[in-house]
Amino acid sequence: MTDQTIDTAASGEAAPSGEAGGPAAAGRLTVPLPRPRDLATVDDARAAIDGIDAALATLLEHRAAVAGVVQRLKPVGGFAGRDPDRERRIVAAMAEHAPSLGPERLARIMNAVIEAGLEAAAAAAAGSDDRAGR
Ligand SMILES: C=C(O[C@@H]1C=C(C(=O)O)C=C[C@H]1O)C(=O)O
Repeated sequence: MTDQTIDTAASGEAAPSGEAGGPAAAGRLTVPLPRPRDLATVDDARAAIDGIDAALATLLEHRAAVAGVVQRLKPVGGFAGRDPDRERRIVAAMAEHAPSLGPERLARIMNAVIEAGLEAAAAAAAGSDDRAGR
């Protein structure tokens, strides 16, 4: 098993939720990355998935917060200021790290991620507590 440390401080702010300082604090996220071939049972594989999903949720929450900053800083934020070229570049860069998913599947995933972030930013701007279905 290897650990990968993601330095969230490098991108400005935020941290794993549940840690001191909350999601707005700077921090690092250390993610256990077991090799798939080392997982021999369903329970082991599901435990690995649960750990990955917890990290993924933390990253998604932090990504949404950072994307919300962009919405406030851009001349035209929100869905009206959507930037398809930027989104394509994001997917192309991510595809380098996800060869088995590839750009088409990643584009579908990132479209959902980006839209959820824009919805959350709009809800926050409206002072609403209704964050994407909660
Ligand atoms: C965050 C931005 O606004 C929108 C959201 C994006 C995202 O969540 O990554 C990317 C492009 C825009 O559609 C931006 O323009 O960078």
